[in-house]
Amino acid sequence: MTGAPDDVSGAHGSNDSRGSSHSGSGRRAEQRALRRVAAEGLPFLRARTRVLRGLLGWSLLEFAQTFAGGYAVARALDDGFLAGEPRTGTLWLALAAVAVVPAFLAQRGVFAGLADLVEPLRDGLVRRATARALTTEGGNPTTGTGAVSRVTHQSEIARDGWAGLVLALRGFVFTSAGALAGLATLSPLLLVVVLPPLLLGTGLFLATLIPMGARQRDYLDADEAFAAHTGRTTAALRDIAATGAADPIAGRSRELAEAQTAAARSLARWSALRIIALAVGERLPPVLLLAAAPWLMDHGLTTGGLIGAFTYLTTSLAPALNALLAALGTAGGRLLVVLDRFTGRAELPPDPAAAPDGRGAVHRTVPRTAAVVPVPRAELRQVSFAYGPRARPVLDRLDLRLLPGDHLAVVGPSGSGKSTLAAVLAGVARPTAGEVRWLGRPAAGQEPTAVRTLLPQQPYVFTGTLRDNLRYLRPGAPDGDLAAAVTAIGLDALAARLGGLDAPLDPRRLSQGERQLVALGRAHVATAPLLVLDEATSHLDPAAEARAETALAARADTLVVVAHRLSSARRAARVLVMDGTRTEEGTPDELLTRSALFRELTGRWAPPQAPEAPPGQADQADQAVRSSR
Ligand SMILES: Nc1ncnc2c1ncn2[C@@H]1O[C@H](COP(=O)(O)OP(=O)(O)OP(=O)(O)O)[C@@H](O)[C@H]1O
Repeated sequence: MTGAPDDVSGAHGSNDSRGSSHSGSGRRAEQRALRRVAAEGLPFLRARTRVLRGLLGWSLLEFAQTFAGGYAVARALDDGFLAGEPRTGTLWLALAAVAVVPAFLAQRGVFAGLADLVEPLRDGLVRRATARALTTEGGNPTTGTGAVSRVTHQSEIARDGWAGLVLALRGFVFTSAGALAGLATLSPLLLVVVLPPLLLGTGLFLATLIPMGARQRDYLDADEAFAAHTGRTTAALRDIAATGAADPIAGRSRELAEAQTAAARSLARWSALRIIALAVGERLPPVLLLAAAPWLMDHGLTTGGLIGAFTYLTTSLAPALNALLAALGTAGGRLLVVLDRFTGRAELPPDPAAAPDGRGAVHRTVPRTAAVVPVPRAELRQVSFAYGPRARPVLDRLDLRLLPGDHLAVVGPSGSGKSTLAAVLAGVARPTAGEVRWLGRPAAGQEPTAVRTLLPQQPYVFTGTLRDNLRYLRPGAPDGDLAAAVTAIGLDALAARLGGLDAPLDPRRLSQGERQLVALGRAHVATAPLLVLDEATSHLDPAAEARAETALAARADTLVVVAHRLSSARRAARVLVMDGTRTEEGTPDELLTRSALFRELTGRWAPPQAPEAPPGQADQADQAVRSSR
């Protein structure tokens, strides 16, 4: 299988837009995140019981003030103004006013205690994330500091979200406790009227939290995928027109736009449910109180008690509930996402905003330490693939994990499915069953070109300049990176022959090997974390191939090579041998002992080593090797 041009294959890759299964996995992800954050959060709180006790003490003053507010109003009416005793009424109201003073002091105490609860969280997150960023991005101080500043920013979000949540939760618990105690004191029957809608509204709201968090994730993913696709398409309009790829690209754009619309609609539906929950919890109790007033008064509730109950509902319970639900809905959601990143993932995903040209933290990760569990760059989970409903499967329940720093060679006889595997891994072909994941998330819905570069055997080289061609996957690439690619890949001779980077380049005047070199140079300039070479060096001589592969292995974060020669497999740390739908994986040495097919391929490959040839002559050398297969 040969591939379409990189960008085109990425653009019309058959990643499906989000459907219900994606939402389901979003919900599960949200539940997992919640469990993970709870598992780490509880020990944090347990270690701070003294601070929590302090907050509790201050909060009791707020309880007292809330209680006094409604109760004093009731007494002021019943024992004072309605009983013809205005002095008594005034005294009760004065008492309610005085109760505000300790509550004011309590606020000061709460804020002081809050700092002891919030700052250690932030410090801990920064420490953890900084250590992690420096460990996983060792050897690259630039991206290391980028990651550090990124996590510092996210830890600030966590701190603010956590502080908002503690304040709102604490306020709600003590205010509602004060109000409910007051209502019970005025008449226990008031609880019969007020509690059901209050509990129903709160429960309904809590039930929306996880699904709504999942929808928010879906929406953000869809939004990012669409924005990334639009950015890349806009930058490549000329080439899209030149290659006649407008239709598939427009189709992909439509698909992404529809996915975004569907995600927005789903989010809006859940928001509507949330508004209903708020209305039930906040607005229904006073309405029910009014409706039940005659019955309550028949059962002994006084006029003052009724007004006092209204005071509780409107000045205490409703604002506290509103503040809690607002904090849970906004700060809580953000906090969960950020804490999930800190607790659940070894690395934050590459941040396209880390540099204007999209050069995120995607360089090769040098050492992996035992303490860090890196996020797989790509993963196949039980993936099957067939070219048609009745066709024989090419891949059958294949599992494969590619971690940062991995270099995997894929070998096998012709027709064994190597190119199919490359296409599925790169998101160009959709699996018939199973799941492809990139950077720890389902590949479906992610923008393929942001995650991987796929170089097919027949490269796409267009009329223009060498500079244009090298910058094709990263339009803003600085000259220094182009020069580094030219030297590393071995494009110097071609650049000199053409007359420099800005001299006109006519693809028809390049040999197959030279076209492959240009594409390899382009892959060196690109910064997607996963690089897949599908016989992309087949027209190079062994020396040129070794040079290009070594350069790309050092440059790419994770490299997969559909191997053309034994030397490619020998250079890789791991080899996947494909034999029909059967596969074997291991180091080259392990496979020499374990796999008969690998030994056979090795024997077939080994004898003829073509003489080294400059790129211009690479095709002849290549043919010598190919004819031997
Ligand atoms: N577009 C297609 N439609 C139908 N069948 C296909 C298609 N592309 C490949 N196949 C079949 O799928 C199987 C695997 O093909 P694939 O190209 O992945 O193998 P390969 O190992 O890369 O082969 P080679 O080394 O010759 O490139 C083969 O039987 C092939 O005939």
